[in-house]
Amino acid sequence: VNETPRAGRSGSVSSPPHQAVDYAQKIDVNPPKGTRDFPPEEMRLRNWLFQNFREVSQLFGFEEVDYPVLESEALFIRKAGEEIRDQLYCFEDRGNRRVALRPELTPSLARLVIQKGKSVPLPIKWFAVGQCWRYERMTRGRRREHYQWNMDIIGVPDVTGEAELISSIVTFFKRIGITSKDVGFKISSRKVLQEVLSLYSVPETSFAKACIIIDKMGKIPVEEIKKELKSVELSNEAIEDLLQVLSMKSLTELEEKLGGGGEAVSELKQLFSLAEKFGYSEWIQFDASVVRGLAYYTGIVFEGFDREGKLRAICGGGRYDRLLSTFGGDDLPACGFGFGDAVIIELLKERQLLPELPLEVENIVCSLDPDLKGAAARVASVLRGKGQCVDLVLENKPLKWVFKRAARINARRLILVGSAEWEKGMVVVKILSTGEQYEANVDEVE
Ligand SMILES: Nc1ccc(Br)nc1
Repeated sequence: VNETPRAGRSGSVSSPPHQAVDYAQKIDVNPPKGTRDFPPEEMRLRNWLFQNFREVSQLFGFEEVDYPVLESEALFIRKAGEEIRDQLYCFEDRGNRRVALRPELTPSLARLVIQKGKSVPLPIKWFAVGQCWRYERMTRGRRREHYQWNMDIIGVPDVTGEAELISSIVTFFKRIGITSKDVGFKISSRKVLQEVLSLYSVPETSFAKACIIIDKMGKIPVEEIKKELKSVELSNEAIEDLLQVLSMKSLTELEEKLGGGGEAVSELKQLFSLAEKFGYSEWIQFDASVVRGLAYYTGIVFEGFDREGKLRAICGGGRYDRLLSTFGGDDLPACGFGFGDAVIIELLKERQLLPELPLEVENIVCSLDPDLKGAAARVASVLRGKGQCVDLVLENKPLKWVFKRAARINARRLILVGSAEWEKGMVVVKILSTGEQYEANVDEVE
């Protein structure tokens, strides 16, 4: 018998010359470290989440875009000491090009906006849901990929842009059952830091670095924060003043410190006033300690947080009016946010708000006679032609097996193709929830 012998536990086997097969060792069937598979149940939850991202984005009039997961490394090389840079998933390709798996979507958006130039009218309102990567030592056991929902507005200099973006996130939270009792937004502005540092002779190049250091507040000891701020040329006096301002939780207090004439206070006041008009005031609070960990923010910054304080930031964003010029383009006012697919699922689990998303197939069709497989295929095609979802039993299976599968796929109806009925052009329809059964012409099964 010319049957290919099956390999033993290891190594290759002798096989007929025309079947020179190399039986490799059993591969690791798990996905690469830090990455996830999405089997059907997880994929239904992911699709549900992304569908909500997309529906909210479209509700706000945004257009969907996407970019390559692989970008030139140059897009992400910033020298402000960001974690996102330290964990860049970068390599040299076979053409000796330095490339990277995108760690975020905003630089790609900036690249496309520059590429499109004046061919795209302003304001640009784009959204994307894309996989982003980081290469982190697995000792911390954290994931190396996640999907991020981004919404960005290009060409609007006023804080109405930020107010609109926060409104879209609040709309998303409400759609999935999250309330302002579960989640809030901490809001501040990088201009707060700028106006404090402007009281001291701090080099312009220190600003972004100082923001990245301050973003580590609460994650590393304050003495370490002070040491790192000194390393970017902040005086002890500037540092003490800065830390005192960063502890502020009221705009009134901030105004007493900075005066009411600066942009930081006036923009924040405008944003809180707009929030009142949008109807989401109870979702937001001023918190001067929010700076976010991306170097390119220049104004308002915000982050969504879980009020129980158990989870990491749910989302974050802000204004980045100077990003395009870092890529050689003409600057345009811009604001946007990123919303990851992991923390939100943890929050929904915490709040028992995960949706029930069972597999649901309307019909299961099976032939009672091996000679009627063709007839069963025809019945399936007729139903599918009417937009009916059909699971067609493709092999000769006992009815017990068919009923078991029907239960597993939550089929509402079992369509049986039997010879006696088929001779009359009929099929048997069984409503599985009630057991009710009737004959019907296949063209009349609705
Ligand atoms: N930037 C970034 C990428 C991937 C993951 Br997981 N977290 C953050």
